[in-house]
Amino acid sequence: MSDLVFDTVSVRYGGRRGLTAVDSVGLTVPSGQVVGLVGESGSGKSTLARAAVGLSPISAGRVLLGGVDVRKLPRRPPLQMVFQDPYSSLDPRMSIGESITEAIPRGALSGRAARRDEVARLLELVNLDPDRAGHLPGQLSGGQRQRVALARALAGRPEVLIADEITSALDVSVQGAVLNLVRSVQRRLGLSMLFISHNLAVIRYLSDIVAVMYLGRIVEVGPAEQVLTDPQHPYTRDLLAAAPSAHTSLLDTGADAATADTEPADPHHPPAGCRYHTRCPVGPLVRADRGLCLQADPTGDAAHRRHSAACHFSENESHELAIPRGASAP
Ligand SMILES: Nc1ncnc2c1ncn2[C@@H]1O[C@H](COP(=O)(O)OP(=O)(O)OP(=O)(O)O)[C@@H](O)[C@H]1O
Repeated sequence: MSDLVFDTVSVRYGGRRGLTAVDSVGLTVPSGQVVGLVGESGSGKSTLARAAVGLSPISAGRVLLGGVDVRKLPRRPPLQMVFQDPYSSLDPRMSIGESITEAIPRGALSGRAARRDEVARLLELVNLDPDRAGHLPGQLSGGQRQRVALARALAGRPEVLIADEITSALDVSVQGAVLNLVRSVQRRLGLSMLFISHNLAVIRYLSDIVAVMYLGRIVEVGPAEQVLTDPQHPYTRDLLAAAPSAHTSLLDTGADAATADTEPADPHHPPAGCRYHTRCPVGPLVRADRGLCLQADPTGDAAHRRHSAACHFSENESHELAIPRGASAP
């Protein structure tokens, strides 16, 4: 098992008038751990995840698994991704057994009986009755389909699982069961996982490490409890403040990664200096130094520290001025 490392990865869409959806991101998913990636819609979470599996174009940097560039790995790389929508991720004309069989690497098992046993093992792993192998996706509920999508991903015997909003399209009543399943499978198989969600309660439930993304950058990263109970970046604080139920509820309501009363910045024209300065409540409190926020990019090497925030005034940055606790704009 090996670490998954995003090494200053950038992804650019479109030509001259395009946008940089992921901008020089450094992030490590340590072997066997869950990194929860949170941030509002459009911050680049999916784009970053998709870069790891070759679904979004890496324009600079590298994604490494065990030190090897994932683009140089064999055809079926040991990274597998599960997507948000279990309705479109399965072929409606194929039985779920056929769908899972198709995902078993060629040459891994010879003979029909061995493949059928493997399908049964995978279905049991995701708590589905192996007798369901002959069913079509249309005969299953959304939660069951997402279990099949997970079984398909596990058929590749991955080291790393990437989960992109895997419960947000599901009925609230089954979200908890799917999350429990993912967590127990991750632990049982010792998988590394990059788990994307806009729901802070879900992130808290699953993650060992939390990374917060804003406008294509990781602005804060660290051990989950530290980031969620002692956030250093004003954006993380704003997210947590806007989601008071994040501590209590796993339900997909009220805990979304969106901050109150502010317009997201335009990713086509990211602000100079600190990208959060247009929305940041801290800048006005430290007016004398605000020029720094407007001019200097605090991202630097923040992502490489244990708990770090890309803010000129956070305690884990090298600057001396700390943000007053609970500070907000006057
Ligand atoms: N294929 C694409 N072509 C052009 N722009 C894209 C493409 N995919 C995403 N984008 C843009 O890149 C930015 C990041 O999008 P991305 O989907 O990665 O964000 P996200 O944080 O995952 O958001 P969401 O939670 O809504 O999925 C957005 O501005 C989006 O409009």
